Amino acid sequence: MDNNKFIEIQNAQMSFNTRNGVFQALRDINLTVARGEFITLIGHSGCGKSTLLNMIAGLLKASDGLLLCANREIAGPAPERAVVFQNHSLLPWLTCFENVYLAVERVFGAAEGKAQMKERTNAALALVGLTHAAQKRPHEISGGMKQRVGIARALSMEPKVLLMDEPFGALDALTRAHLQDELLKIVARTSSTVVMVTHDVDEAVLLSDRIVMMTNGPAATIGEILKVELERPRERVALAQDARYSQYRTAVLEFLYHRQAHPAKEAA
Ligand SMILES: Nc1ncnc2c1ncn2[C@@H]1O[C@H](COP(=O)(O)OP(=O)(O)OP(=O)(O)O)[C@@H](O)[C@H]1O
Repeated sequence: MDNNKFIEIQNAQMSFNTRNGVFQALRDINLTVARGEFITLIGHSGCGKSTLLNMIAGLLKASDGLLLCANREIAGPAPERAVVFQNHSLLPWLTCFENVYLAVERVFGAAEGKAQMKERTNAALALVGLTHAAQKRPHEISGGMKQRVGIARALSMEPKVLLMDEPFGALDALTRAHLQDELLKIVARTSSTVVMVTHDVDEAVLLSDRIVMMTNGPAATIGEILKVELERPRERVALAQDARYSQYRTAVLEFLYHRQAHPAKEAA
């Protein structure tokens, strides 16, 4: 298998049937993601970032084109492509441990015993620093902690790809920064391949190997891809003073606010 073409998207299109006829959300999407690469998708609201992520997740089927993961066509959702949503989607009546265990059982239940699966669950919770909260239920923990359980659950499945849809979108700035730093460490440790949707330019520059910038919808497509060649590990305070960091940031802002000025703003 070609590690440079771990995920391949070839000429993908996405149209939805709506009451007012066919709505083309995405057109001509071509993208390859290398194994171990961290990709962010950025673009104005409604341009189709979640749609594209859901296509990679297998939750939506492309109207046309081909999507492959590790050389196999993406035909539906699978644990090899774990998704972390913005609203963490934990089951409220289960503890943090049980929420993660459920995912572990789904993937490894046929092959492994309970002790081994418990070990996997504990390891995933430890990875996100939540060992102490294992027996708590979602309503007893903070938003940031819930999001970490969501990440632990996704990682516990040992996915080939981690798909994240604005995972930190609902968090306050400090918690968000903290989780970004943790995610950077986890991804370094696990060599995960990540595709993440974000609205946040700083988040995109801090985390990404490449930033995929999308044009406005309808019929949105990839406008430009920015390669972020900042060495890892990355440290946010040092980067804040790094001229290259500002250049990357400016390049994304330039794309979003000059080249793809939001349609609502143009109309105003
Ligand atoms: N099931 C659907 N049926 C009809 N239209 C849809 C459907 N899902 C998404 N769309 C439309 O496709 C476009 C892209 O939506 P999507 O949610 O992917 O955008 P996004 O870039 O993730 O937006 P945001 O940043 O606001 O979350 C939007 O115009 C949306 O209204």
